[in-house]
Amino acid sequence: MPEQGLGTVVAVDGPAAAGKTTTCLALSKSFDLRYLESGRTYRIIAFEALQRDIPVENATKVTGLCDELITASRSVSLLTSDRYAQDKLRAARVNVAVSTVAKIAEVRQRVTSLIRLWAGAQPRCVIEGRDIGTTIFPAATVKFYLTAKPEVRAMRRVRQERAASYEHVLDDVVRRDEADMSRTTSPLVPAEDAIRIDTTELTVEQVLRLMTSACRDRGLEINR
Ligand SMILES: Nc1ncnc2c1ncn2[C@@H]1O[C@H](COP(=O)(O)OP(=O)(O)O)[C@@H](O)[C@H]1O
Ligand SMILES: Nc1ccn([C@@H]2O[C@H](COP(=O)(O)OP(=O)(O)O)[C@@H](O)[C@H]2O)c(=O)n1
Repeated sequence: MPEQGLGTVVAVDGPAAAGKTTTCLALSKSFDLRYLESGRTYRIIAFEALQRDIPVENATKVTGLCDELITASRSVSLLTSDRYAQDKLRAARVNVAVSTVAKIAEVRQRVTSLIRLWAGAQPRCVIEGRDIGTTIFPAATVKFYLTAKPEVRAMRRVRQERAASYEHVLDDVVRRDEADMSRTTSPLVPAEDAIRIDTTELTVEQVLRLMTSACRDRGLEINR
């Protein structure tokens, strides 16, 4: 699907716990942008596969499930459905399954279409994910690639989710990094023209200052 006619799109990609959601929510307020967390949809598909005992490695079955979920959620898009509680989508078993589901090219194709459709209906939006600036919107208005050392990201997630085991969380972060970066379809890599920010040693405020300034440089207006 072409990107023509698209309004402002801010693309924020990067690995787990790099600070995407936190900064996207803040940018969404500052610049009056509609916000989309694309990872949530991959999590919903993985969650439903687990619920129905569908093996997540089975591309045909998972793609069929994906089609079924899209058909069933015609009035409320699978992207924005609030039917799924956050704690269910962020359970350890979903963390394990999600990167396998996200490797399936046919699933990515469908989620990509949903995201493009959604964005086409917004005047301005900020979208976080793994392939927003590379595959979904290569002509996004501004692209960011946030990252940080895995140990720092794992520690942030432990604090955020009050998770008991740092080792467990670090394992999950490293495993998902590896799976997301090495897959054939739309791997997690910075877009060539993305603004890369290593947040390891930066506070949220410092990261936001950099991002805000880049957005203003690209013509986005602060919401007063
Ligand atoms: N630069 C930062 N310094 C310290 N903590 C941060 C920073 N950025 C994000 N966090 C915290 O780390 C956790 C994960 O951030 P989040 O925005 O959910 O990451 P992502 O969306 O990339 O997975 C949150 O609790 C958030 O408050
Ligand atoms: N645009 C996207 C978004 C997420 N994903 C997949 O979905 C998983 C969960 O994404 P998420 O954004 O909810 O994960 P966190 O960064 O919040 O931990 C990722 O590890 C990827 O495997 C993807 O492949 N492409």
